[in-house]
Amino acid sequence: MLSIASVAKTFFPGTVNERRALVDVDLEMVEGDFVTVIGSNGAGKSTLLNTVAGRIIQDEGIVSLDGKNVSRLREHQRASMVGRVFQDPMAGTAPNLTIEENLSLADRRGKPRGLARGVTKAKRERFAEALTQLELGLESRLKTKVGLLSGGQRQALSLLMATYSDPRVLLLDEHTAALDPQRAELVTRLTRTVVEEKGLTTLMVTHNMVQALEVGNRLIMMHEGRIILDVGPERKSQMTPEDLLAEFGKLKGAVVDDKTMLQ
Ligand SMILES: Nc1ncnc2c1ncn2[C@@H]1O[C@H](COP(=O)(O)OP(=O)(O)OP(=O)(O)O)[C@@H](O)[C@H]1O
Repeated sequence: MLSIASVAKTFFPGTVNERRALVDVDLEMVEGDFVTVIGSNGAGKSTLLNTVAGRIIQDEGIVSLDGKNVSRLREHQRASMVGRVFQDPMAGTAPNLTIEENLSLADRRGKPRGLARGVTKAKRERFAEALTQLELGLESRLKTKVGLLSGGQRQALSLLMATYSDPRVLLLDEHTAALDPQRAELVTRLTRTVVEEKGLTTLMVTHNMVQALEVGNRLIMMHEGRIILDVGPERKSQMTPEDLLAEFGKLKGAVVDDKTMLQ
C-alpha cells in the first residue's frame, strides 16, 4: 500500500553541514497498518514523513502509494492521497476562517478546482455530523473563527480535516506533543477512533513511548537515518516502555530524555 524502498536523503551534501537524514530506508506498509515511529532527536523521523508527503524529494529510492511510484510528485500533487497533522495546532487550520469554511477546504481537497465554494445546507449538515464525533460541541459553532479555539480543539479539528477526504495515508508528526496531558489524551483517543473507522494506513511520530506502544499495530525505531527496530503486533503488545528505553540504551550516541518519553 505504502512502500518506501531504499530511500536516502542527505542535506547539504559535501559540505561541513552535511546531514544524512535517511540512509537506505525500507518500509512496507499494508492497508490499514498503523505504525508508530520513535527515535532520538535528529533520527530522521520528520524527514521520513516529509518524503511520503512530497515536501522533501529523496535523493535515492522510491516511494509508492497503491503501487504507483509517487517519488517525483510534488506535495500539492499528492495532497489528495496524503493527510497530515503537525505538532503545532496552528499549522493545520486557517485561523481567520470559520470552522465550516475550514472544513469546506478539507472537503474540496483533491477535487477539481472551480467546484462551488459556498457551504450548502447539505454540506453544513455533514460538517456538523462529523464534528459531533469530536464531542467538543463544535457542531454548534460552525460560524466561529478557528483562531478563537483552544489548542486542543484546533488539533482535533486538524485531525478531522486531514482525514475528511479519506486520504490513502495519514501522517501524524508528534501531533499531541504540544497539548496538555488531558487534551493529548483526547486527541489520541480521537486518532484511534478515526483511524479505525476509516481503516486508514497511518504513520505516527511520537516521543512518548507509552503512546507509541498503546497506539497502532506496529512500531519502528529510527536512529541516525535508519530503521533499527521494527516490531509487529504480537511483540509490541508485550513490550513495556522500559523495554524501549533499553533498546535506546544499546544505541551509540542516542540522547534520550526519558522524562519526556515516559510521560
Ligand atoms: N530542511 C532541512 N535542511 C537541513 N537539514 C535538515 C532539514 N531537515 C532535517 N535536517 C537534518 O536531518 C536530520 C534528521 O532530521 P529530522 O527532522 O528528520 O529528525 P527527527 O527524527 O524528526 O528529529 P526530532 O525528533 O528532533 O524532530 C537532522 O540532522 C536534521 O538537522
